[in-house]
Amino acid sequence: MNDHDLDVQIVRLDQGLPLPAYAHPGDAGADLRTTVDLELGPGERALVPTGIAVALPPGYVALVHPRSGLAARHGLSIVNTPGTVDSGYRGEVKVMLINHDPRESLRLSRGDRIAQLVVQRYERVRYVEVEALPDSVRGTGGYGSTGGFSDSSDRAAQA
Ligand SMILES: O=c1ccn([C@H]2C[C@H](O)[C@@H](COP(=O)(O)OP(=O)(O)OP(=O)(O)O)O2)c(=O)[nH]1
Ligand SMILES: [Mg+2]
Repeated sequence: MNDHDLDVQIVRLDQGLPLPAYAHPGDAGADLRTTVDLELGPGERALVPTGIAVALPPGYVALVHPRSGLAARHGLSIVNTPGTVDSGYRGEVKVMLINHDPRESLRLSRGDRIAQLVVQRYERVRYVEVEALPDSVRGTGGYGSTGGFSDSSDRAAQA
């Protein structure tokens, strides 16, 4: 297996930090680091610089995903998850972190890995307007139409 499938041009706006890197073979996300020290109080959010700018080839997008360990241990996530980095964007990639913990402040230090970047192909579509959509098995059912957890309120909803 190749250790990569695509070359993506990158500029390090902060030469003191390494390039984004995959922690293991087979990982989908390459970790992004904060260039700054910061403290997030309970419920607080901040737009955090990563010190990189990329030029994705046409037809590719980079998605900024949270790291699950930080989410599980500290309630750290991303407000707009997943963030969308367009192929035409040449500015610094930033991460809109949020501390969901109701009590604890979270201190992050320059160089800490705060998020992960997943590069994917996407389809650019043409929206073709029609009078009515074709039938499907699901139809218009959504928003829990198949039920949820097996608690009493859900059983009531299914009845
Ligand atoms: O987590 C993110 C999300 C976005 N961006 C950058 C790259 C992206 O191409 C640009 C615009 O993002 P988006 O389209 O999500 O934001 P918008 O509010 O619609 O801004 P715009 O009007 O500039 O499109 O901001 C990031 O660096 N990190
Ligand atoms: Mg936009």
